[in-house]
Amino acid sequence: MTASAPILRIDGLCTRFGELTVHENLNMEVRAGEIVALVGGSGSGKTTLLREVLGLERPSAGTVQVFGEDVHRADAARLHALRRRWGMLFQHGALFSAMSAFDNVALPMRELRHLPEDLVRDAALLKLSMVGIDARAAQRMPADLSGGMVKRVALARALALEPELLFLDEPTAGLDPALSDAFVELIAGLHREMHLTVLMVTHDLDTLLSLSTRIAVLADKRLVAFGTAREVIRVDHPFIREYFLGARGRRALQGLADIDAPPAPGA
Ligand SMILES: Nc1ncnc2c1ncn2[C@@H]1O[C@H](COP(=O)(O)OP(=O)(O)OP(=O)(O)O)[C@@H](O)[C@H]1O
Repeated sequence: MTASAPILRIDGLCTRFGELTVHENLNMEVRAGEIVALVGGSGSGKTTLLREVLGLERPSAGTVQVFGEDVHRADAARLHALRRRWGMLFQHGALFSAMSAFDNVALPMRELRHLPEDLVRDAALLKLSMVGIDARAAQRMPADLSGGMVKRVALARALALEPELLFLDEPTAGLDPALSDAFVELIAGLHREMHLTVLMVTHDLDTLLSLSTRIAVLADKRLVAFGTAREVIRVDHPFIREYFLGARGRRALQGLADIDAPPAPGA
């Protein structure tokens, strides 16, 4: 793979569930170091796309390449090798409830890296400290942690194997505004420090605008816009008008000084 090759490349992707077509000839590329936010209406196929990228679901047609490897044609050993290079923060069911925070983070290291236990301990505590969880809190069970702490432990677990690529599904869902801002800051800091490439699904406008380097808008079964916030809001599409240029969108966009939103529809 050359240095300029995309980290993630989707070509001609089609997804059908019986009569329902979710994606039709969808194309997308994510380059190294980007934070790409995938947005779209409810049921537009964001989660399904993420599952196809992760190899958890097979598209009806088209290809998904991650690090130059075709996810759906890779054999078990190659898929295993790929999975060591990415981390995933799921929206729900983030932690195993019967394990302490520490053991949740240590699990992928024990399963996929087979490291000596003292190294696992140091590495897991380091990842936890990066997300602001100290050694004492690390011994707690998930039920004894706040919602924000659970998210941070889940993020530490996603980072356990030092991934080059991080997938986030609704990273700030369920967090109050202050915790959500703190979590966005945390991800931005980790992105800088670890040179991560990030693909996230989010509904949250503030998260999207403050974190992403490019925004992919999924509508009409394909990406109707893919670019910076400034580029995306200039695309004339009903979903974009409603999402970015409604009252909430305009408030969020005001936070970004360098963006001049086009006039509101009917203004
Ligand atoms: N395994 C499946 N079998 C049949 N239909 C499915 C399956 N998975 C998803 N769908 C349908 O595909 C469409 C896209 O679903 P998906 O969950 O990917 O949307 P989404 O954009 O993530 O939505 P939301 O924002 O509401 O989570 C929906 O109509 C959903 O009902």
